[in-house]
Amino acid sequence: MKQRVYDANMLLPKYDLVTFTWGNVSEIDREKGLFVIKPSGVDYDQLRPEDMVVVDLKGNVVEGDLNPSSDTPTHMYLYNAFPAIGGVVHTHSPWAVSFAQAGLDLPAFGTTHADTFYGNVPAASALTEKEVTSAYELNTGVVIAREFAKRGLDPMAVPAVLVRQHGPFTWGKDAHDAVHNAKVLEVVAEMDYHSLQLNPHANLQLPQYLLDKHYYRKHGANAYYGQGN
Ligand SMILES: O=C(CO)[C@@H](O)[C@H](O)COP(=O)(O)O
Repeated sequence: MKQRVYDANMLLPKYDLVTFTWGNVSEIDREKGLFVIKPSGVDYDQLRPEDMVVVDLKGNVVEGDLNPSSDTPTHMYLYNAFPAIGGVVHTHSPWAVSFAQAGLDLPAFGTTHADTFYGNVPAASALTEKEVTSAYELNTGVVIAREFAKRGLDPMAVPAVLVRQHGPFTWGKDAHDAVHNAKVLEVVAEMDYHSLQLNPHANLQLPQYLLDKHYYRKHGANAYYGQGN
C-alpha cells in the first residue's frame, strides 16, 4: 500500500499538478481503519515508498519516521465523513485554485466535465472567524462535508471540491482514481476559464439530460446516483 500511495503521489508532478512540495495523496484500508499518506515537506524527487506515513482515523501516526502531510486532518475528516471513498488528493493546481480563490463553482460546460463529475464542482466557503474551532486543522474537512450536506451532493457522484482560500481536494475509489479526478478537474478548470472568456454572456451550462446521458453512459446505469436512463 505504501508503494501504491508513493506511485500515486509521484503522478502529481508527472501530471503537472504540483510545484515544489505542494500537494499530497493518501489511500485508506477500511478493514484496518488505517490510511497511508505522503510525508510533509518532502521534495517529490527525494520521496521514497518507505517514507509514506501510516495514520489511524483519529489522526494518530501508527507507523513512519516523518511527519505526515499538513493536510492529514482533512484527509482523515473526509475518510470519516465519506465512507465510500478510498483515496484523497490535494493539489494547488493553478486553474482549479483560481476558481477556488474566486469562490466560484466549476460549472459543467461539456462532456469532458460530465465524464467525471456529475454536476458542478462546488466551491466550499471557508469557516467564518467565529466558527473556527480550536482544532483549526479540522476546519477544511468540516467545510467540505458541510457544503456537500447542504447541497445534498453524493461525494462519489461529484468527487471534488474547491476550498476557498486554499485549493482543490478530490477523491475516488482509491488513490489513483483520486489523482485521475484531480487531473480532470485541472483540465476542465482551464477549459471553463477560456470558454467564459470566449463567450462571457451566454449560458454555457450543460443541460441536465446531456449530463445524465453522458455520465451514465460512462459510469453505467447503476452509477453512484443509482439512477439510470
Ligand atoms: O496548502 C498547503 C500549505 O499551505 C499544503 O497543502 C501543502 O501544499 C502541502 O503540504 P505537505 O503535504 O507537504 O505538508
